[in-house]
Amino acid sequence: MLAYFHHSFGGNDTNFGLSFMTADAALASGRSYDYIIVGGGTAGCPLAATLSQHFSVLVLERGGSPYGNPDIENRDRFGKPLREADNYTSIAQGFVTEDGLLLHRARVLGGATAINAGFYSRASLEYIRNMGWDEKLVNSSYEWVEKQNAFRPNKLSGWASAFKNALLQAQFLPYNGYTVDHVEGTKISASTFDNNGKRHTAADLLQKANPKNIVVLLNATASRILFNSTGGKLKASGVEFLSTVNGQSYKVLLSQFSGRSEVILSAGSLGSPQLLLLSGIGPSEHLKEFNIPVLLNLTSVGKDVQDNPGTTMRVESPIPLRISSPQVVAILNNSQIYVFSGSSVDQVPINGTSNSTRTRYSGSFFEKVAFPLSRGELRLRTKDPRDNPSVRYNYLSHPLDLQLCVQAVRVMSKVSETASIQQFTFQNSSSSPRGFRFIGTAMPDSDSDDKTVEKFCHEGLASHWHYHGGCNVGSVIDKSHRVNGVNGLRVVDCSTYIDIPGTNPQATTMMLGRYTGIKILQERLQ
Ligand SMILES: Cc1cc2nc3c(=O)[nH]c(=O)nc-3n(C[C@H](O)[C@H](O)[C@H](O)COP(=O)(O)OP(=O)(O)OC[C@H]3O[C@@H](n4cnc5c(N)ncnc54)[C@H](O)[C@@H]3O)c2cc1C
Repeated sequence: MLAYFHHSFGGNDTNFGLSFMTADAALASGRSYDYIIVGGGTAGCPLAATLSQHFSVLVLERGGSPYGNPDIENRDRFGKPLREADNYTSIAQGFVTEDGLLLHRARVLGGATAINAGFYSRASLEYIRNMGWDEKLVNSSYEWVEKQNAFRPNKLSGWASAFKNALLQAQFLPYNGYTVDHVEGTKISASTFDNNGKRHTAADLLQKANPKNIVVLLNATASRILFNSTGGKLKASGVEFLSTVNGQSYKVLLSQFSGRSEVILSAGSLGSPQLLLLSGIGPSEHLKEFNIPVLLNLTSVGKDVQDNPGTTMRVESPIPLRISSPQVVAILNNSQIYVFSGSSVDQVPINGTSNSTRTRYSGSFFEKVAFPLSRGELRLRTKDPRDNPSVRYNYLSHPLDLQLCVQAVRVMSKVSETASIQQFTFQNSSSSPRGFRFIGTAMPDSDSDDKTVEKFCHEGLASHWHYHGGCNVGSVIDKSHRVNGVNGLRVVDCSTYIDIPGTNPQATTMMLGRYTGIKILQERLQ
């Protein structure tokens, strides 16, 4: 049932063409909606834009707008928001896993696409088939995203070009040239940075929304899903949220007209399971620890979270390099290992004093174990929705993950020994193993024994921020992304993945937002 409404928040310069974006909670909360989407991130924005074509949509986003902020929009500032993360207000929110690794999550419209490295690559056909997704709709959904947000690099950076040549010299073949498809071998992929270095976030997909049918409320942190019970089954009826503009709490309700309105969680792999737990859906013993009334004992919420382990080789370059995001990837060992590259420029103190600095150019490779078997758990730490939950990923605890990490490090060693990468060594440098000036832990040689490489995997453990799970398909949600045992509630984001799609998740996560939106429209309009 269509429920059009008209509003105007003023089409001024501050909302960058998104006339429906506001931070005025009072304005947004006095209405009911066909869909309330929690989280205006990678999945939430395309989902909202799609549903708004026929239904009224409210997006609750805890962060602010990405527009007009050079730290977000400019590729050369990549990493700055991560360094400036604080607890409650910054664009990125840091969290330390129980394993001891510092990671980040987004707190801004556009979600992680506003702070990530921009690498854009689709999922494999095998992945799409395993998920039981409609291949034709998957393709058209990718295309919908790519028209707006994916750019073919017109030139590789100096380091990316050397990395690509090194992969070919080391026989990581075939060379597939430029493609967004997931293909074994070496390829150049797309980026969400355009060729002027400007970032395009998932928020740009909101330009395709029906402005008469959508409200995007910023600085609104959902604290609880509201429910009523019909025929003994829970049904989502709205959302309670906290406006971080004025510190007040508000409620927004679903339209009761058709009985088919829904709350959809797209708050990410930390945010969505956290919100289910805060709302009383999760393992009862855990909820009782926090005196949260148990509405549904869904034991799998927060279980089987994962993050892909990896390591990095980072070296100082004797040749000036520019800051570059990943452009090239090697997809190896039947898609079990991926290797990327990136380069950066920073100022470092001379002789340990901060008074004088020098410019340091560095290049890096990083490997990723694609399908780790180690799994962990997400639990509440506090009842404050602004706080991070606690997460443990148990990196490398499964022996096969460690074996794959060893293989991946050996790939990086092989690449580092090619003529193409040897040009980045320093001559006559006694402190530099094999002529490289390593930044961080020195990577082992390709002839190092397994124990040495295993030690490097543990000591040099790094994340690509591809953490996922917590609302896994099959246990927390069904294949249509509906939460098991609840009516009118779905989850659509990285918390639903059992494995990360493709080399990196953002392409498929934006696609999934569009795809699920179309599926919901098809169900309701038929
Ligand atoms: C630093 C970094 C680099 C990365 N590099 C790449 C890369 O190069 N390529 C790639 O493909 N992937 C990359 N990734 C991973 C990828 O960006 C993420 O996996 C993916 O974008 C997550 O999508 P999502 O929709 O699950 O969550 P998000 O995009 O994080 O969206 C969740 C949204 O929900 C909001 N939210 C959370 N809780 C609440 C609440 N209670 N109320 C209201 N709003 C809430 C958040 O503010 C956020 O906007 C990177 C990630 C990071 C952090």
